Amino acid sequence: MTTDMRHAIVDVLETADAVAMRMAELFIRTVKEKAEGKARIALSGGSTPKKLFTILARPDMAGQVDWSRVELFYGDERYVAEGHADSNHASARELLLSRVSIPAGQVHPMPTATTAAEDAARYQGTLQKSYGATELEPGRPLFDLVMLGLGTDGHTASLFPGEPVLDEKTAWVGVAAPSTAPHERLTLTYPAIASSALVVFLVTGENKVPMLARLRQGDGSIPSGRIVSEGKILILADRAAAGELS
Ligand SMILES: O=C1O[C@H](COP(=O)(O)O)[C@@H](O)[C@H](O)[C@H]1O
Repeated sequence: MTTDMRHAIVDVLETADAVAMRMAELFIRTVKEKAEGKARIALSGGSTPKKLFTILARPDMAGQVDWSRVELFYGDERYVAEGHADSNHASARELLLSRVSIPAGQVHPMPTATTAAEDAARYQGTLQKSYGATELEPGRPLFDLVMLGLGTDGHTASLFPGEPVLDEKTAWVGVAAPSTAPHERLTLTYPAIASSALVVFLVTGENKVPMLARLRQGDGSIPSGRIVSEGKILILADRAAAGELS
């Protein structure tokens, strides 16, 4: 089974806080329901997941997660020095990772130490080691959960309009150099995201109304509209982002 955006489930919640809470509950459920091994979860970058990180770090929420059974990855990263204010990992570390008892070896930031192309290849190696194979196997998802955001230009992860990485068919991690956003980026590719049991888009704020409408139609002229998953796709939106379509 492959799910495309036209077959995504849409859940409209009243507020951005409610979206973050629902996402936190899904995170907890994903780990609880993982039958064996560790749950591989890709975190989204950008501004939207910050509320989620804050909620998940609360003792009443973090206490529901067996962190020894979680492996965390990233959907994308800005190619900046470790600790940079624009680093997705720095933000996740500050709001979540430094506050929960996840073993350090189970957090996999995208490296930004050599060149973007070399670090993309290194990160693919990290994913392959965790997955236990160098080729993606249909029916055995790389990720139990992939969280994604939605840019006002229709990008998701760092799959920006017009970027060659959109055409990547085999590599799991690629490089993007968007002219419309700061920093070179590393990003999961479409095939890596597709190898997932569940993809969840977090979409909040009224500036996302036009793109959310196109995402829900599976508009292939925007990068997010081309996301597929071998599992399910869920869009969690707040009422402001859902606009008239809610
Ligand atoms: O999936 C993603 O989407 C965002 C856009 O989200 P926003 O919350 O910043 O509007 C993107 O820039 C981010 O890095 C990515 O992981």
